[in-house]
Amino acid sequence: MLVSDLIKKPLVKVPCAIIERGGKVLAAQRSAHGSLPMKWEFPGGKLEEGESEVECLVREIREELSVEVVVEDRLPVTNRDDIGRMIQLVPFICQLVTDEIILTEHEQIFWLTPDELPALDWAEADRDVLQNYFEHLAGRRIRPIQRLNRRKPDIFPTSPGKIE
Ligand SMILES: Nc1nc2c([nH]c(=O)n2[C@H]2C[C@H](O)[C@@H](COP(=O)(O)OP(=O)(O)OP(=O)(O)O)O2)c(=O)[nH]1
Repeated sequence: MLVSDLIKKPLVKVPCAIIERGGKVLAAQRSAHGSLPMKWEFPGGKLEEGESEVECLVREIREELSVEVVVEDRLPVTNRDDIGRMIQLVPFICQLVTDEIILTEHEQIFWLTPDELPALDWAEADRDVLQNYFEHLAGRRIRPIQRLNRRKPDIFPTSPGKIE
């Protein structure tokens, strides 16, 4: 066991938003100042005391982008070992409720198709978020096929014995 495994670092939860619009996704570039300068991320921020993850996300998006979002699916969390803390990203797929984005913290935003997303220089923990998002999208495409499959018993004989 490594010494680092024995030292329990505080866990910092960071809800973040995968905002979808018309088949595109919002990617945000962090500012040149502060941590992870100019890296790309999903907007969001640290959970404050007494807040739920969703409340935090809605607040952060309001503060950073000046828009309202509704939260849909929650994707698996990803962890980043940072100096003195563990950053845990909690990604949520969101839709915009209001339109006009005004940036208060980020350098710039891009609306990109899922295929275009990997080309950006993402913060390290976001690579896993992207992977989980792609798996989620693949699941969305498979679901209609699964629904079709469930209708098979209507077409074929109900008793397995009759098939032979
Ligand atoms: N919002 C957001 N933060 C991310 C992502 N990926 C990632 O590693 N982070 C890190 C950057 C920050 O260290 C932390 C989020 O904190 P924050 O949004 O309050 O940013 P901050 O610059 O004030 O944080 P700090 O590192 O200076 O404490 O999580 C992401 O996709 N979205």
